[in-house]
Amino acid sequence: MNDSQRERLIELVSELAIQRGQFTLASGRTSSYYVDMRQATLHHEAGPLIGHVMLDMLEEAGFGAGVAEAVGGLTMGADPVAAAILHAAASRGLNIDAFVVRKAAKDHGMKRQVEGPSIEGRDVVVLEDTSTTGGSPIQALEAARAAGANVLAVAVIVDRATGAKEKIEAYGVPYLAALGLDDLGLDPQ
Ligand SMILES: O=P(O)(O)OC[C@H]1O[C@H](OP(=O)(O)OP(=O)(O)O)[C@H](O)[C@@H]1O
Ligand SMILES: O=C(O)c1cc(=O)[nH]c(=O)[nH]1
Repeated sequence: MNDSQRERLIELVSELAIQRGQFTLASGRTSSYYVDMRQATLHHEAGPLIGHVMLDMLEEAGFGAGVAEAVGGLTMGADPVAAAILHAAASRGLNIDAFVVRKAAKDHGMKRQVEGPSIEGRDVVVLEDTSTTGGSPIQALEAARAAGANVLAVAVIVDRATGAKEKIEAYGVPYLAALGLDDLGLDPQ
């Protein structure tokens, strides 16, 4: 892992994404802060940095290019993360495809739930921008498995330390997070 890139990502996520206030989360829980990760994943500096930090983390965990063949997750939080990793890998001369899991299969055309180059029979990593209960990455993991993929791991940028790790590990895959609440000066909620 390139420590200076990770440190810069912490600065950018703190500056761009952390919002204080009263928020309702995807799970229905409430929280006094929100990690608005799209402010980082779609930012000109933070977006590309996320690709490199996430790719470094996957490589260190043994799921880099040559092992993981594709990365992706539930639209839309995971989408820019997957694209950033694809581009970070390409910039290093490595091949990683991306995929997008729709919240429901399309009812026309190819009627797919998982878009992108086929993941059937391939080793993939499921992504998320941030995770609270793990519900979204689990939905993506189940859809990827239903599409015939072998899910190697779930990897998120920010883990909110509220149970996602345990729930995902119960599916028999490791859970990796590039940043934790300590990095961002937040308490679990
Ligand atoms: O770990 P969880 O409890 O699933 O919560 C985290 C989810 O919440 C956010 O997306 P959101 O549900 O707001 O939807 P969106 O991607 O469609 O904007 C985030 O991108 C994760 O997908
Ligand atoms: O749990 C969520 O819905 C959630 C939390 C958070 O900090 N950021 C986000 O995009 N979603």
